[in-house]
Amino acid sequence: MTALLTADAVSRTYAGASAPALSEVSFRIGEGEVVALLGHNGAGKSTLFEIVCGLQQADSGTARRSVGAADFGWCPQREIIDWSLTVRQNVEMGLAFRRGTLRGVRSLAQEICEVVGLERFLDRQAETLSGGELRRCQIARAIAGRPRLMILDEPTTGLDPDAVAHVFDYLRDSAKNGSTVLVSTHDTSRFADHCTRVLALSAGRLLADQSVAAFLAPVGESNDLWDGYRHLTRQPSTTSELPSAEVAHP
Ligand SMILES: Nc1ncnc2c1ncn2[C@@H]1O[C@H](COP(=O)(O)OP(=O)(O)OP(=O)(O)O)[C@@H](O)[C@H]1O
Repeated sequence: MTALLTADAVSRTYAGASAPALSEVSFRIGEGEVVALLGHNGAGKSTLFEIVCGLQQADSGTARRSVGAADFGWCPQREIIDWSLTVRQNVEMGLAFRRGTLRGVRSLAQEICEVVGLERFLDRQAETLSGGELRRCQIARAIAGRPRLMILDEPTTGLDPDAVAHVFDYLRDSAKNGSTVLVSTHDTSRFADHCTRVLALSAGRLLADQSVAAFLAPVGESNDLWDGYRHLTRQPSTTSELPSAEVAHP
């Protein structure tokens, strides 16, 4: 497997914090995978994303991306938007590093705005958008043109159910075309059908790295990843104490 994203024993403790935000987190994510990152509020998901995206440094351990800016789309949890620009201009900025002609960029921006339901807002200034429309604009900026690696921190928060379905379908289709996707989401019942693998964080520790089927196996008929997470976090709290789990990519 060609790893696009690798974390080796990544640890991070914020100044003044009584406990680490991340403890020795390791995984490898390969081409074409769609990986869900699950965790309670404060489990360390955004910290992990920021380290793998290069926004902050680990105290120890290493995180590596093997794709450059041209092939990488990132949607942080907090807003990154240029308020004075239109929707179209914001989305085109996300494509600015990518290869291609101006006409190509135009049509990719148009295409993704149709996917996320922003086609009517292409020429609206970002500051006039509603909260959900703004979130769509941010997602569009990260996933336009199906970059080889997409890292999305709670991309669907605040979206209506139709928009969530369109975004998840687009991610799954992108993976079929070879893109790799890492997503944290609280839309855990819908995302089970769209991802291939689950990373579960609790209090900064990686408790599971499993296929979706293995992760959901203990919870019977449920198709909600959160049921699997709830089951897992009721178990002993260190990886070595866990019953032997199917690890998708040891
Ligand atoms: N800049 C910071 N300074 C100090 N502590 C921080 C900082 N950022 C995050 N933390 C703490 O680190 C822990 C992990 O936070 P993080 O934002 O990574 O969690 P999360 O899983 O993304 O949570 P959520 O689901 O609420 O977004 C939390 O206890 C949080 O309070």
